[in-house]
Amino acid sequence: MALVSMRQLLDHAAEHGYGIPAFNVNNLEQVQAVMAAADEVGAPVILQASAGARKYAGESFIKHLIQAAVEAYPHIPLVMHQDHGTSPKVCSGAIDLGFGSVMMDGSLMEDGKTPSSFDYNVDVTRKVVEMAHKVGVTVEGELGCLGNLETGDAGEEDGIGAAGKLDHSQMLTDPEEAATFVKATQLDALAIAIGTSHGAYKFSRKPTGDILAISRVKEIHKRIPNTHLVMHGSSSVPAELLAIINQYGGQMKETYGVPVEEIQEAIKHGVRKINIDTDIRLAMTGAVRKFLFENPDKFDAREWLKPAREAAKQVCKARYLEFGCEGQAAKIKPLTLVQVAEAYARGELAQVVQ
Ligand SMILES: O=C(CO)COP(=O)(O)O
Ligand SMILES: O=C[C@H](O)COP(=O)(O)O
Ligand SMILES: [Zn+2]
Ligand SMILES: [Zn+2]
Repeated sequence: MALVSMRQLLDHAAEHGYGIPAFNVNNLEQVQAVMAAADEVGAPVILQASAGARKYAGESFIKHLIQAAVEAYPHIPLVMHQDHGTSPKVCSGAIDLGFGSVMMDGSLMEDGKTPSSFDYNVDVTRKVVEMAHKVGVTVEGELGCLGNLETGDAGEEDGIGAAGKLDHSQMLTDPEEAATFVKATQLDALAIAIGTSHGAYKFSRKPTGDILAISRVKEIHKRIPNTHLVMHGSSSVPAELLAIINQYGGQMKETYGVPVEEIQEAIKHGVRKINIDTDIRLAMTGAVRKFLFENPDKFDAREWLKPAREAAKQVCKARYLEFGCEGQAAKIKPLTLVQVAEAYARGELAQVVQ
């Protein structure tokens, strides 16, 4: 099975009422972990690479790691998605590299820090949609800035996100604006701001509705019922992973992520893609710390990468099961990107705005 269209996977998830975790990958072990987990439960796969990942591994390595995954698991429908593109140029570069899906994050200016205007966002996103849909590539956009509703701090932790303080209205996607945005851009998937942020330090307490606005998801979904909603910053930051890190010499402060049950609720209301990076980082770091602490004489990198890969796999497998992906891979009959491009051209994949 070749790389498939993200639109096709998300349409399938919508039709069958489940959500797909999109895991950030940077290296061999992370790709292997996601694929092994998906294989065990029969899940479709979204692998995503940030600009940071492309820089870390190098574009050729990212491209060929993902192609290796396709070759090793020919029965799993797989999407290669570019996370947080900061300009149409970055998106066209990713399309040239073979990505089947791109995110044009026009909620921020090209510096990835300064909140942009609505009109700027519409303009860059529409440009990317025009270029991507011609070749069957899916487009995710973003409206609203990720950030912490408790403090008003913008989400700058991962190098992507606004810097400084934001007001409440910038940090919650407005349903009315979402409808206008979708109508004007005709994108496939929309990342929304509802109080999540990137990285490990999302909430200082278990989040309730005042700091994680799942109710917004429902309001937005009502207006744009067939646009797939995307939740960024959706690691759950499990306490047991923090405990392992701290038990073996780490110094992570108390923190809370997005509870899995809140994501499950959001999936009932149109969230189809759930971005997860931090949980994999935590799992791998804990496993490496533990292994090296318990085996101070070992120095073969494979020996400590193995438990790290296994720990990442367990996180991925749990999310596939929790989000309802089990057994879905086999039900998907993949279309080529050319077929998807034809469907866009015929207007069959146009967005409905209520
Ligand atoms: O949104 C993300 C990548 O785009 C990752 O979010 P986390 O930091 O919560 O894993
Ligand atoms: O968008 C945020 C992801 O967690 C990627 O992080 P990164 O930019 O450090 O690769
Ligand atoms: Zn953004
Ligand atoms: Zn993100």
